[in-house]
Amino acid sequence: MSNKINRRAFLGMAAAGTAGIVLGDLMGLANNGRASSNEEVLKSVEALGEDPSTIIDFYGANQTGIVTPSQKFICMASFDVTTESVKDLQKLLRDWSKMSAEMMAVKPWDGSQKDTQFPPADTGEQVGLQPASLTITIGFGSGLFEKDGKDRFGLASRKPKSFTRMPKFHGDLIQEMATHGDIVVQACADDPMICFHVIRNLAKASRGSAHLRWQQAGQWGMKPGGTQRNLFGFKDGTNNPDINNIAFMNQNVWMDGTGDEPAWLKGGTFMVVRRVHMRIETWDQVAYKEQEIIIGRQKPSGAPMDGKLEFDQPNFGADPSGNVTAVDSHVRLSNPRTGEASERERILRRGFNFMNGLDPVGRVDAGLLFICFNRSIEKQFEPIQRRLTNPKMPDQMLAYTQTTGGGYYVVPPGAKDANSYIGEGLFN
Ligand SMILES: C=CC1=C(C)c2cc3[nH]c(cc4nc(cc5[nH]c(cc1n2)c(C)c5CCC(=O)O)C(CCC(=O)O)=C4C)c(C)c3C=C
Ligand SMILES: [Fe+2]
Repeated sequence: MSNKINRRAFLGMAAAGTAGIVLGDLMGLANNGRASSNEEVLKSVEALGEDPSTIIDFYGANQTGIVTPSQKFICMASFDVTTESVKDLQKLLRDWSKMSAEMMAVKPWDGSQKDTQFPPADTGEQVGLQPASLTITIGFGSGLFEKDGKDRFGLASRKPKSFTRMPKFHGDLIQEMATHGDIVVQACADDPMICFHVIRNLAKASRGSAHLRWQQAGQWGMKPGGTQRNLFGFKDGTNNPDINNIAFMNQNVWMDGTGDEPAWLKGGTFMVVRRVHMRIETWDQVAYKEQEIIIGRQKPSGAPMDGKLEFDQPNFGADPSGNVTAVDSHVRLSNPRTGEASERERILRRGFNFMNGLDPVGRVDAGLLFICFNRSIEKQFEPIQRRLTNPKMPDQMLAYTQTTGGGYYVVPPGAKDANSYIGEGLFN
């Protein structure tokens, strides 16, 4: 990807004698003892399967963390804006954009500060760590445009027409304080400390203008390649659209700012977050065969029920009664494969497993932080979600899951350079 600089590219640039700002930062990494030798870096790259020195550029037409290959860790947080001043809101977004660009570039810093009469400028837990492909994605909830019928910041006319708060779907047990929020921040990296550091520092900088409403960390295993597994033990992401298929991303993910799409959202998208609790104690008592029927895929390979290999495509048309793949299995309901109609609906999933310890009555509090990006929530996510939660024939998996939080967010385009910021188009 063009906004990605990794060690191999860095070594190439160094050989060619081209020292840009990112290159300077990478040399800083080496100077600060983060990478004592190339061999050491390459060894850790091999162990993790990822290059820990990878820096992703914050600036560009689209925000990062959407079509970026998924990192291993996430920390997601949602904020309520507490200020009533539009100037404060603009300052917050400007400050957060500048900080995000700097955190993603991991400006070399040794943790020292000249004026010790003030709290540390940066909390410091990232000192000595690698950039780990950090991406930061910022989105807005509908409450930023209008809350309780009030046009708080004069932005109501900027709200995309169909954009609402996430409704309650059949089976949801929504915890208000784990749902919605005016601004969401998604920090993803191959190091969990790097993700937490982002949210902590943005929260610190938001004092007086916004406060944290909810926060959720998540992760995948350290598998070097291939499809990851969710906490039901199934491969998750197999039939995701290809992020390198630009034409498809332009059709299903990115807005072009025409028609019903406001011009300020050209290069933006919508993000849906569902914090889905998984009843894993109950699931773990379900027979192996039954688990495959519920999901509609084979457990070891991830292949469809009528296929052999993971990426074989199922043929539901040849199985109208669902003898091979149950008609109420998760995959058959989420994509009934009705040709062009289901192609137009396809969403880009980018979720993570989460493990929060035990709930107050001793059950494992774990699940999937389901995240998806789509150009239209109304025409893509919602029809899929409604099929999965249709009370007349719900997804069989619904008996083992319960959504407790999340939200709908609109993700503005990227900031083009250091003079612009995320969400700037809202105020023009
Ligand atoms: C409304 C959207 C979806 C929610 C919510 C959701 C939750 C959820 N999914 C799994 C596990 C799997 N999902 C798989 C495929 C899949 N899921 C959705 C949508 C939602 N899932 C879609 C659109 C698809 C792709 C269907 C297709 O095109 O074939 C799979 C199969 C492998 C894969 O393709 O990823 C699994 C497994 C869990 C555990 C979960 C909530 C806890
Ligand atoms: Fe799914």
